[in-house]
Amino acid sequence: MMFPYETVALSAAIAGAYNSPFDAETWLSDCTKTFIHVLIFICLPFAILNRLYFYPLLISPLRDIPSAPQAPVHKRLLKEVRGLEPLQWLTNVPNRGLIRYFGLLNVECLFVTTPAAFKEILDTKNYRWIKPPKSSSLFKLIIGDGLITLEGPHHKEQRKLLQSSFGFRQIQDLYPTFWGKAIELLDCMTRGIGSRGSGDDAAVLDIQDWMGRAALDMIGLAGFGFKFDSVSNPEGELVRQYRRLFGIKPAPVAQVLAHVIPTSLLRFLPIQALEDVRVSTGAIKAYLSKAIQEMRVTLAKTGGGQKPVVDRDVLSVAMRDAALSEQQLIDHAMTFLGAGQDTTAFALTCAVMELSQNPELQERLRQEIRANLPSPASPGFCADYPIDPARLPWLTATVNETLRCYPSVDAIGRVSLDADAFVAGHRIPKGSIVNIPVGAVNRYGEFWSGSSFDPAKWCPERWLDHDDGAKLNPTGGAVDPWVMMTFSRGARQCIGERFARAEMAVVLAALVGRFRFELRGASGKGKPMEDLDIFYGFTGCIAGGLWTGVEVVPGW
Ligand code: HEM
Repeated sequence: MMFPYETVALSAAIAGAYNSPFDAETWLSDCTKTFIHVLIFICLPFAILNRLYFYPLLISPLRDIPSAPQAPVHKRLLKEVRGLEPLQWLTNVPNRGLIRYFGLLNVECLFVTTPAAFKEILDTKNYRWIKPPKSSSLFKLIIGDGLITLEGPHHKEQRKLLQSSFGFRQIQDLYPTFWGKAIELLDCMTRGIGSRGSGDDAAVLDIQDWMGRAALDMIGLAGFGFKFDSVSNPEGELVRQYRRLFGIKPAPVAQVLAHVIPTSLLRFLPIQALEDVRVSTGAIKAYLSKAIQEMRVTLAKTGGGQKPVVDRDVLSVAMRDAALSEQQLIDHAMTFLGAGQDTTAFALTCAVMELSQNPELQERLRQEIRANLPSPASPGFCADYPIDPARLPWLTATVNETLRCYPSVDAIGRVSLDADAFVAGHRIPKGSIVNIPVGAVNRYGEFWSGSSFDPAKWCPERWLDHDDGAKLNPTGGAVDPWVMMTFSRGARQCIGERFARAEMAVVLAALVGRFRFELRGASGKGKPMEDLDIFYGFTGCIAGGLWTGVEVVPGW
């Protein structure tokens, strides 16, 4: 094992920095100070040179793996590789299943590039590959010990307890909740549009904001029976706390600090963003604790075993079938919030973004929706109405294609627990980060060659067998199911996939059935679309929002 120069130097630097303002009342002896200075001046420069040059060029056992053509280190040191950048590498770097690259702070990482290797990591040896400990511990700070952060037997046990609550039947039971919220969304947006007309006179709304609010309300209600009511009241106390917590976009310096300082120390640093996390997490958990106690009382009244008509949410269903402690329930609810809100909101936003640039396709979809679904405003509308993909192929194709082209999670990262792990025939040292570049895999030509449509472009038609949309194509042209990686695969595949797809189908049907969308340039300021900036934090997000012209299309 290498001497931990970086950790020693960093700890010394922090200790030194803390020490200096207190010179008058020295809390470290002069001898210790000298030792710290020696560490700083010897270890730090060596650690930097080692990280940037010696290790990657001369020492790393991964140096014979084909490397990505990246910019010089000073230009990319503070940048993580995200989004579609790896698509170029997948296409242009000849490789046998692995591409080496350098991420934030020049950390050496690998991209895995074949479906067989994805399976090896996520399926065959699933529990021997864990999530990168650093990102996991940061997640834990916010969402606690839910499915996202648990590993090994703990994960296996909790996954088993929750799995059936996300089953086909249970998600069908959630349609009334989804439709109820979609109807409220239509009403609020229609009020927001007011008497504005069409074309240049149309109202311009930030769709990303509306989708964020709708997804928050839906995950609250359908996930754990909790009312955020952010569609009708975006300024509510709980909504503010939520936005403060999950809306934190750390500055680059904070990202670097979060990377190098152990998370156990991080929580004690006097940084405003961390203080916000502490306050908001505490407030949301206190609300959740109260709500969970109420759920327990309701459940006791309805006799546990029976299925009450209300409380169809995922957590209530799980509580009926499994003994979960209050802490576990809170952690699961926090995890659903963290994993199920921004992800679905981003996918919905991207669907509207594409539709608002494709007026013909939007019109075709509207016709399909209106022909197959009664207007939610009509007296005969039944909120129990599930979306049948076979009857709404264009809608299903639009959802599929948006999920393919705009995966909310752009990379799936793992670290091996074993010293002798092999991927694509190459030995991977313990602790090395391997990533599956979801965004690139989902668009890579060789993986989608079963369709004549350009895989780099958003094209719902690839999911339809006939031009008239008569029949759904189940693969979309993918040569292997393991190249559509939006929800990951294997034992840790997204447990909420059915939930997210149902929610997306209902919200899109309601929106496109009622409104016409027309894009107004990046950030709604008439800037060219090329300037539209999709960036990735925990999930994807459009910088500045998605501003589109929105008008009511009469007749539904
Ligand atoms: C478009 C929407 C969504 C996308 C693209 C998405 C994507 C993903 C991905 C890629 C993973 C695997 C991460 C990894 O293993 O590193 C995951 C895991 C997970 N997702 Fe989702 N997700 C979405 C919606 C949801 C929803 C709505 C929920 C909850 C209701 C949810 C709950 C979870 C949970 C609990 C896990 C951890 C599963 C486990 O490790 O066993 N997700 N999601």
